[in-house]
Amino acid sequence: MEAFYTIQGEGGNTGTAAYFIRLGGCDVGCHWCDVKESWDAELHPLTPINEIVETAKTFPGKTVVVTGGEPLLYNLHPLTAGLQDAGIRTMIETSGAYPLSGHWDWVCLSPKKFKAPDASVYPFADELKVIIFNKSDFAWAEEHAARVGATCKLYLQPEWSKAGQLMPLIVEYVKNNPQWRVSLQTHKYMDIP
Ligand SMILES: C[S@@+](CC[C@H](N)C(=O)[O-])C[C@H]1O[C@@H](n2cnc3c(N)ncnc32)[C@H](O)[C@@H]1O
Ligand SMILES: Nc1nc2[nH]cc(C(=O)O)c2c(=O)[nH]1
Ligand code: SF4
Ligand SMILES: [Mg+2]
Repeated sequence: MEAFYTIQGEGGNTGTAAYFIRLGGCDVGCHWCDVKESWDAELHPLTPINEIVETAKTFPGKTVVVTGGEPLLYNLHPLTAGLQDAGIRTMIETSGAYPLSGHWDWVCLSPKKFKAPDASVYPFADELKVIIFNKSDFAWAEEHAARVGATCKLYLQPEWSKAGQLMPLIVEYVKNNPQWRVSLQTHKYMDIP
């Protein structure tokens, strides 16, 4: 759908330069999704993998973040093989709604109520990033935290349009449950893509 070299704004790699590749197509249907224009894959022409890899090689930051849309709608093995052959670190942002494909240096799993993660994805998560939209989402976050591996980092991220209201709740929750960390969509404050 689009690709852009920017700063990772969210989660455990916040603040680091990366080339983002946003794949079109998602059937999860989060009502608060901040990139609904990605949902219909047919609106977005395909780009050959070798072109993606060649462009990724031109940036000083040798990290690619594959996002979407829901990237796991596709077999991502050919893309990650091409990127890793070129010495580029591979990271993915996914709802986990479909089994993992490809080889990843970092997996961000962001589970959704609207289409639960496939059970096979949890062990691969390097970070679990739960979007908090209302109070009941803290208990829901714990259900997913119980399913990831022991070294997986745990993040609570406010839904953007409700961040003002939710921040005090998230702050108190993390103070009382310090295994969790706060994640903010810092790129939106920086006014970058
Ligand atoms: C647009 S999604 C694309 C990747 C994948 N479909 C997913 O949901 O993980 C990228 C990240 O943005 C988060 N996100 C989307 N809309 C958001 C919103 N309104 N507020 C906060 N985070 C949001 C998602 O939870 C996910 O972690
Ligand atoms: N800067 C920046 N960081 C991000 N981290 C995850 C994003 C995404 O949409 O997947 C994203 C994004 O769209 N921009
Ligand atoms: S899974 Fe990701 S891309 Fe799909 S609707 Fe939800 S936030 Fe948007
Ligand atoms: Mg985004």
